[in-house]
Order: sequence, then structure tokens, then C-alpha cells
Amino acid sequence: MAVVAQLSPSSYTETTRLSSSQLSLSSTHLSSLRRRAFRPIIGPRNPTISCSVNQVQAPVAVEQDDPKSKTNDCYGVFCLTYDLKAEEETKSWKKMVNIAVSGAAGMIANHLLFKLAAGEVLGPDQPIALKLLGSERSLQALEGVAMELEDSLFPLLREVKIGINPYELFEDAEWALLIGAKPRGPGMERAGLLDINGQIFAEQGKALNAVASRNVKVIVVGNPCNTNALICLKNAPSIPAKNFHALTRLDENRAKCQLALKAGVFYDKVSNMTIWGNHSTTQVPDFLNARINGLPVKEIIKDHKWLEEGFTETIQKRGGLLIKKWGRSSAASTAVSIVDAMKSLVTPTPEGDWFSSGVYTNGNPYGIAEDIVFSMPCRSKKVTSVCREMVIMNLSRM
Ligand SMILES: NC(=O)c1ccc[n+]([C@@H]2O[C@H](COP(=O)([O-])OP(=O)(O)OC[C@H]3O[C@@H](n4cnc5c(N)ncnc54)[C@H](O)[C@@H]3O)[C@@H](O)[C@H]2O)c1
Repeated sequence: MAVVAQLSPSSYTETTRLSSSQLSLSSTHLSSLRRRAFRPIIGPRNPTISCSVNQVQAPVAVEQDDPKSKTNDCYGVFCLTYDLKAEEETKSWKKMVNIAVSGAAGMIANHLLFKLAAGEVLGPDQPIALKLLGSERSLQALEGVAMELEDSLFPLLREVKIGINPYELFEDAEWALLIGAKPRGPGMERAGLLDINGQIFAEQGKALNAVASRNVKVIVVGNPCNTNALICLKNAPSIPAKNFHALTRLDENRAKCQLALKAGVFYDKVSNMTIWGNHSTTQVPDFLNARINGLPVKEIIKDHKWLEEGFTETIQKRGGLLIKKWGRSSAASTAVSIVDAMKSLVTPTPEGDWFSSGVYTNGNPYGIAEDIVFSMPCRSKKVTSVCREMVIMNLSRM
């Protein structure tokens, strides 16, 4: 049985969820907030969640049997949102950013959501809304996730929605982190997996095309992520193809770690690491163009046999080895790499460096087949840009 917050009936929503900084607002400001018009509900909302214009009532706990009945809605305490217009006036907060996450009841999301809500990605003054998409089977678990988010009292987390309909959850999304995918079961052929996931990512692409922000940045994590990203972007023709990414940042991080280990340096000394190709055992981690302390790797690591044979295989098989040890696939480090990938898309890349991402290959300078999603080196030019400028390797260095 789920317990949700319920306010008195009316056709308006938007009340207060006070954060620590808001609690220090002056009484003049608070009374101006109370006078402010509350925003009408737009679109279908749970009729049990609303409040009067002038008076905020304490939430009443009610029992709700069917979690699906509120898949359109804000979740629990997140229905008690703050008057954002007033916040904008105070200049204390930025405009809220909508982040949609699919597979939100899964292992990776269980790490990622708390990083997002803590401000690790978009900063300590950026309020966010989390739109959590699950599968029919995971809806109950999704409620558990939302309850943990409630209990964490994140000041930046202003809205949480859970549901199974991407057309509702992707509305106005500025980020879509597509983690949910069907894993390969025992005896299942790869082609069968592609078929099922193809349908999932085609539907999610269509939903993004219909309702997401035109600037939405999409990071596809669910495997096979390169193919899924391609299917997704092909179904979202109104969104620039360059906004779609297949996550290969985890492979980049793994490669940096192994080079650092071999060279005996801390891993922040490793730069210019490219993962070429797919997030799979066919990927090529590029030690030839990577650098350690600004120098070519081969000048620092003299064991060239290891570089040419051991290194590549280690990275290609790192995920499989981790599954053997852990009994499940990497979740925490994947979440960290999603955070890294997001930051790289909104932060100018340091001069001379680059990051890896699976991107749409049209017009690529490397002679890689067109019209696929392939991981390659990318740079972000300025804060608002997505990965659009491919770094041209200096082949004479190789
Ligand atoms: N690209 C990478 O670097 C990388 C790294 C690790 C894992 N992965 C992939 O990420 C995916 C998720 O991994 P996980 O460990 O979180 O798995 P998980 O099984 O713990 O969670 C996946 C969740 O997705 C949900 N789901 C399934 N179909 C869905 C749909 N159509 N819409 C929304 N949700 C749906 C499931 O119910 C489940 O809750 C897997 O495909 C995994 O192979 C990718």
C-alpha cells in the first residue's frame, strides 16, 4: 500500500516546499509569496492533489492501492512545490531543469538519481525535476525510489514524477537519460534482444520527438547502447542528431585507470583518451593518442607489448570480469560515468583535451561509415553546446 500526500480539493496546485535558504526569507517576501497567483494545473493530474490559492494545508496521509492511478502525477511530498516565479524574482535559484530517466528503478539509476538530486551534475544552485520512467513490472519499485528521494530532503529536487508512459514523462525534458533496457536472458539470441530493445527505443524516440525540449540532450545507456541510440534518434527527426549520445564514458574512465595504474601515476594525469566504436568487446581504447602528464603514453609506459595486447583486452573485458566478481553488472561506476558525460556536454572541454562519446557519424572526419552511432573523440566548445566538434587527430604523433 502506498501512502501519498493529499491536499484539500481545488483546481489549483503549487504550494510551498521550503528549503533551508528559503526559510531565511524575510516576512515581507513570504507575504508576497502568499499573494502570488498559483499556477493552474496543466494536463491530466491526480484530482486528489491540489490546494487552495491562499492557504496551504498540511498534507494528509491517505492510502492508495493502485500505484498506476498516479503515474501522471508528482509524487508525494513533491506535489508540494514552491512558487518558482517568486524564486526567479529573488534570483536565488535558476529555472528548473527537467531530467527524464528511464529504467529509474534499476541498479544504475539507484546511484545516479541521488547524484543528480544532490547537484553533482548541474551545480548547487540548479533546481531539478526528475521524471522517472519505469516498466510495468518495476512500477512498485519506482515508488520505493521516489520514497527514498522524498526522505533525502534534497533542497534542489523540486518535482518527482513516476510512470510508465514516455509521452508523459518526457514532456519538456532537457535531459533524457535512457538507462532502461531489457537484458539478455538465458538462451536468448542477440537478435531477439535487439528486436525487443529496438521497439523500446523506437517508442522512446517518438515520445522525445513529440514532447521533449528541442534542445534535449539524450544519453543512451541501455545496451546495446550504440544501436539503441541510433534507433532512438531515427525516431526523433525534430531533434538534432548531434544531441544523441551512446555512453562510452565508462570505458574511457576504465582505460584512464588502467594506464594510470601501469604508469604509476594518479589517474588525473591521464588525458586525451578515446574509445573508438561500440560499448562492447569490439571497442578500441586508443593508447596511441592518449597522454600521461601531457606526453604520449608510449614515452611513459615502456611495456609496449602490454599496451598493444594486454591493455586493449583488459578494457574490452573489464565489464565481464566485474560481472564475474560482483554477480551483476557495474552500476555505481556507470552512474559516475553518466555524471561525467553530462558535465562534459555542458562544460567547455579543457584546451587540448577531449572526451569520448558515441555520436552520429554523419560528416565525421575519420572515414568511419556514415549513418551509424560510433564512439569517437569530442569536445564541447561552450557551456550550452552539445558535442558537435570532432577533434581531428594528429596522425603524425601515432
Ligand atoms: N553503456 C554503458 O556503459 C553501460 C554500463 C553498464 C550497464 N549498461 C546497461 O544499462 C542497462 C541498465 O542496467 P541496470 O544495471 O540499471 O539494469 P537493471 O536491470 O538493474 O535496471 C533496468 C531497469 O529498467 C527497467 N526497464 C526495462 N524496460 C524498460 C522500459 N521499456 N522503460 C523503462 N524502464 C524499463 C527494468 O524494469 C529495470 O528496473 C542495461 O542494458 C545494461 O546492460 C550500460
